[in-house]
Parts: sequence; structure tokens; C-alpha cells
Amino acid sequence: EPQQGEQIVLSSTEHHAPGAGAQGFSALDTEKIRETEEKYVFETEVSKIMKIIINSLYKNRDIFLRELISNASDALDKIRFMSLTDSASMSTNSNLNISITADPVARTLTITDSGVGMTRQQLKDNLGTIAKSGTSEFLSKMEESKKDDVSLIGQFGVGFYSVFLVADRVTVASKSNDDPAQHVWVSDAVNDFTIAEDPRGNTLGRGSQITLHLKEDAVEFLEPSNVESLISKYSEFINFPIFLWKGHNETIISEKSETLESNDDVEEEEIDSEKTEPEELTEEVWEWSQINTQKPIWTRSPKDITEEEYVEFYKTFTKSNDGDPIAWSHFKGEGDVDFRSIMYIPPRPDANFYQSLASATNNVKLFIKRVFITDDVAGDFFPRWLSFLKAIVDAEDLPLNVSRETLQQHKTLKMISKRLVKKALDMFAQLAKNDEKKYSEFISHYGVALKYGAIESQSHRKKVASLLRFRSSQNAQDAVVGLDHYIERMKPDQKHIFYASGMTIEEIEQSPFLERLVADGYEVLYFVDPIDEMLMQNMPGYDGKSFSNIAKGDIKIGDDSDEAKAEHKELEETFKPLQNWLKSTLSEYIDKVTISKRLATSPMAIVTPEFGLTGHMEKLLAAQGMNAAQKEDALYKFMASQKKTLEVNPKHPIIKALLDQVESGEPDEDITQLVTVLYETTSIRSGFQVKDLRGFTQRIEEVVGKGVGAEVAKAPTLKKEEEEEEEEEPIVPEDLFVGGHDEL
Ligand SMILES: Nc1ncnc2c1ncn2[C@@H]1O[C@H](COP(=O)(O)OP(=O)(O)OP(=O)(O)O)[C@@H](O)[C@H]1O
Repeated sequence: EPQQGEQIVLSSTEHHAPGAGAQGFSALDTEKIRETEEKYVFETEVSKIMKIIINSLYKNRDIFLRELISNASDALDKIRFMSLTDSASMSTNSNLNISITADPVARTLTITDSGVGMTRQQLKDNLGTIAKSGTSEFLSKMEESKKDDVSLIGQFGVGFYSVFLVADRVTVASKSNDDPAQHVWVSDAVNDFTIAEDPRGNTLGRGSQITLHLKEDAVEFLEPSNVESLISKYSEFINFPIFLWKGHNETIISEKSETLESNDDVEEEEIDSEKTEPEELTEEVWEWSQINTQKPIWTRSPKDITEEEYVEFYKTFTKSNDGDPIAWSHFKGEGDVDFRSIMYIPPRPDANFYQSLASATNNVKLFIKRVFITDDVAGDFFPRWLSFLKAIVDAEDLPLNVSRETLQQHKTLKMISKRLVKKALDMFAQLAKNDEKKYSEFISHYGVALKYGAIESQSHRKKVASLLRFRSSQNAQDAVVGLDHYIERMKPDQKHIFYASGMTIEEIEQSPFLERLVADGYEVLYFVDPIDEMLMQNMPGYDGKSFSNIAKGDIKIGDDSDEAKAEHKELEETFKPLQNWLKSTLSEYIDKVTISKRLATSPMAIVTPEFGLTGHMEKLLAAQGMNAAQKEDALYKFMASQKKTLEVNPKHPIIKALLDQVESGEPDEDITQLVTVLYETTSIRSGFQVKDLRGFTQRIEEVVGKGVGAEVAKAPTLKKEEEEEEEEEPIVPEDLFVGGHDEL
């Protein structure tokens, strides 16, 4: 009977598979387990996962090995970390490795590690009774994708259960330093499992041994060459030796051949292969052979590492399977701090990245002198807007016995963090310079994160701002216009960076404010991310140029010669009577009527004063769902109370005709009603929401009624504020709020 101790014999010529396997338990052992075992029921969601797993198609089922090796490696990392502060903890088994062996007779595959192991309680909690946070997430993902692709399982922290893709019974023997006895966990999947004290005693010293009783159709995993290629495929970057028990053929020169060799006279015959053949013997030699032999990738020189290796490493360390990273940066920090790092831009942000920007994510794996320390320092490494990056950091200057708590305060860590941020920005800039296509992919996923960066980061604002990309009147389809590029092609007389904001590109493109500017050849940036307004409040300018919202205030464009000024003044004079009449008719909504310089084809537009809320901002605030306190906020009240300016286009036939009407006496009620409708449609086109939707509809119906010669009830005239008094309670009616905008 092979004994467990053999797992650390690294070379052996025995022909049987060492390690427990099914042979590890004699009939008597099995009997004893049955007598003493305690039965537990799997947590409901764990059961559901197992049902999915055992019923899933066989696509990708070989990932079970990756999951087991990854768990083993995590367990080894844990004990190595513990031994930094408690060297005695290693004495229960001083070899840190993973070994894998198959037993074709018993049809078992066994994976053994000398990691931390599990106590009885941990076996119960970790392998079945306590659902992990990722459990339900994984379930809904499986339901949603309906693809039967279980390969994502590792990302959700439930990788262990993938063993049931290939096994119908699984045994886990485990020994922890914190439990005097070794225990055995056994399950046939789905409903329940048992735990008993291991009748064989403490065979492991420390660690875990997982034995898979393979399904009839999974015997391919008994073949060492198959297992070997899986290890190479999935676990090349595991930082502990992985040994596989495997055989190979060795040719042994027989006695007879030696006699031949010693005979000088038969030299010629020796060359003749036919004659030497019977003297050679082939023997099958079985031994432990180490499959992963590379040193950690980040310690190697970048020029010796292929793109494929970087990509594979990314997939291994992030446990992800959703595509290749967009870019990476592998570098060595030298000088005040010595460290090595590889940083990756993932193919897309984690599903909840934008929702949880405030909470740190485990995106940095910290090693100290090649020893894995923690993946829980994220917030200390990257500012939250950069926390979409995934990185490995291996520091030379930190003391190995540093505790996780004091680690966060460590000066070295802060210095490394500064370097990483700089390097990350360099990586983005490089990508922008060298690969337009990839950069626009990057922007499409992380553009919003960069905008947060430009808002939050004082020290890097300029650099981050230079990395932003926007859509514009010249490239409406893709966000490709950078601020430097914009400034380069500004018109000579242009002093500001113009922008227009809206919910969609279509909305912006229909904006009356755009007409003249675009017709005159000015480029206007299109802001469609809700965060853009916030960005503008935090970043008033770039490279000496200020931003100017084309829907706001007095816009400075075009001809400012004396001649043009005189001409404008004349227009103001001519249209004075109309301006006055409009101002008094629409006095509840506007407090100024001006002659427009920015309109080309529309008759009028509503402009927000410098400190007021644009239509777009009003919509954003409504969508965000302001609470009563926010509505009482002095700044909000101030902004919301700013009355708008109505700009009229003196070249438009409607405006000209209206002027004639006003000049030939006070316009009648019909005209007032029509102007009201015009004002309302203008406010829609200017990005505002119609406040009195019912009145508006009735007024339109009245107009149409007259047009087609039908009798329609008289519509109310534009509601005045006094009439709305009783509605004043909620300043913005609650039902206007449509869901939350996480980005704000
Ligand atoms: N070989 C092992 N040694 C010690 N503990 C283990 C071992 N395998 C699993 N565990 C424990 O069981 C838990 C559940 O494992 P499982 O693979 O389902 O999730 P996970 O390892 O936390 O996440 P992931 O699958 O993403 O690696 C682990 O967190 C760990 O505590």
C-alpha cells in the first residue's frame, strides 16, 4: 500500500501511483467513516449550483483542475504568509508544493497540497454550508447566459464545486494546524455531505488532499499526459511546484549489448541496428516530475516574455476568462523603492465597477520578495478611479513580517503607489499614441473613470484631461477628439472650448444653439455622459482655454468689429417692441429677451444664465432623484431660481411677422396662445422638460383645431406661478424622478 509520505519523494521508480486515492481508505476505514460521520445539508444556493454543474454540457469541464490548483496555491500562500510571523507553523510540513496523481484501477484523481488545510469547522463552512457572496451572482449569470458555460465559476468564489463536472463522488481529507485531528469530507453532490475524523490518522501533516472519483466518461483525466497539458494550459504561473506522477519509457542497455561493446572485433556489426536491437530494453519508469518550471513572470525580463505569456498570466491571476487585456505595462521601480510590477487594463470593467467606485476592490496582488502577502490593499495602491486596473506588485523593501494592518501605513507602499499611478497614466498615453483602435476601445470602457480622475486628482488633472476623448460636431459617432487636438484646430478668433450637453447625441444635434456655431465652422464638443457636467464644474479650463457651454450666458463668437456691433445695436432697436411684448407675456419664465447671435434657422431659443441650470442639468438632477434636503440646498435653490433668457432670431420670418403684429397694436389672444406654444416647443428643443404638459397638449389641439376648421374647446393660457401655488410643496414633483444615476 503506498503511504501518504511518498508525496514528498520527488523521484521514485515504483510503478504504482503513490498518494491515497481510493486505495487510501481500506474497507475498514470506509466502515469507520460510516460509523462516525456527521451529515450536513448543502446551503440551498450551493445545491442549486451543483445541480447546474452536474447537468451542464461538457464544454470546458477541464477547468475543475485549474480551480483545484488555484485553491491549493491559495492555501499554500496562506501558510507561507503565516510562517512569516510564526515560523513554527511550517514545521508540520515544510515542503510547499502541489502533487497530482491518478489511479486507473480505482478511477481516481488526487490533488494534494501542503497548504494551511482546514479544520473540521472550516470543512463544513467552506465546502457547503456558508454561501459565498458570489454564489447567487454566479447563479444569475448562468441563468442569464443560458450557455452552459461554467468556466466563469472561479470568478465567483465557488470554484471548488466544479469538481462535480467530472466526479460523482469527492473526498477531501484535510489537516490544519488549528485542529488536532485530520478530517474527511465526502459528498456525492447536490444535497448533502458528511464529515468524519480520518480513520487513518494524520497522514498529511498539514494540507489538503482532494480525491475525485471520476465519472465513467471522464477517464481521460487518468491519463498523465492529458493532466500535464491541462496543468501547462492553466497553471503555468502558479508559484509553487506542481508535481505530477507520470511514467515514461526509458531504454536500458542490456548485458548482452555491453559484451558486444567490449568486443573490438565486432565494431561494424555494432552499427548495424538490427543486431543491436535485441540488446536494448524498454522499461516504463514512473516518477514525480515538476510541470511548472518557470520563475514568476514578473521577475523575468520583459524582452523574454511573449504577448501570449502576458495574456495567459493575466487570465491566471485574475481568474478571468472574458477576453484579452487591452494593454499592460511591466516595469521595475528602482531608486527610493525597489519593486517590480505588471499592470493590466482588463478587457472591460468589472460588472459593478462604476457602482462601487467608492469601495476598494481586490485588484492588486502584493508580494514581498516573491512571497504573496495580500490582495486586500487596493485602496492604498490606486485611487478609486484607477481601481479598474489589475496589478501584481512585488516589493523588495518591505519587511516580510509586516502585518496587514501596519502595511497600509507603510511609507514604501505610498511611494510605490505614486509610481504606479504615474506608470498607469504613461501606459494610457502610450496606448493613445501607438494604437488608435485599442485606445478608443479603452475610452469606451474607461472614459468615465478617467473623467472621475480629472475631477478628483489635483496633481494629475492636466495629464488625465489630456487623455480624455469626446465626441464633437466633427466626430459625432466616436469619442476621439482630445482636448489638445481640439485646441490645435480652433479658429483664430476663438477664445473658448465650446461644448453642448444633452442626454443623447441626437438631442444635442437638434439643439438650436449649435446652428450658427457649426455653420460658422466652430467645433463643439458633445457631452453625453452625466458626469460631464460635474467635470466642467471642477475643470474650468484646459491649457489656458476656458470651457463655454453654448446653451449658457452670452456667447462670444464671430465678428466683434465696430461695424458688426453697430449693426447688432440697430437690430436691438428695431426689435425693441417685440422684445418688450415677449418679456411681459412670458414674464413667469424669462426675464430677458435678446437678439440672438447664435441662431441660424430656429426662430428662438432659451438660454440659461451663467449660474443657472441648463435643461440638461435639470434632467440629470431629476433622474438622480434629489431628496428634500438637497432641494433645500441654497446653491440649488439659487441655480434653479435663475430665470432664463429668450433669444430670438431676427432673420426668422416668424419673428419678423411677430414684430409687425406687435407694431400694429397689442396682439390678440390667439396670437398670444400661438406664441405660448412656440415658447413651449422652443423650450423642448432647448433641452428643457415641458412643465405644464396638459396645457401644452390642449394648446396644440386648439391650434390644430383651428387649422382644420374643427370646434375645439378653448385651451388655458400659459399657467402663471400664482395659480400653481398649491403645487409648490415639492419644488420638483417626485414623479419626475426616474431612477438613479449611479455615475453621479
Ligand atoms: N486546498 C484547499 N486548502 C485549504 N482550503 C481550501 C482548499 N480548497 C478550498 N478551500 C477553502 O474552501 C473555500 C471555497 O473554495 P472555492 O474554490 O469554492 O472558492 P474560493 O477558493 O474562495 O474562490 P475561487 O474559486 O475564486 O478560488 C476557499 O475559500 C477555502 O477557504
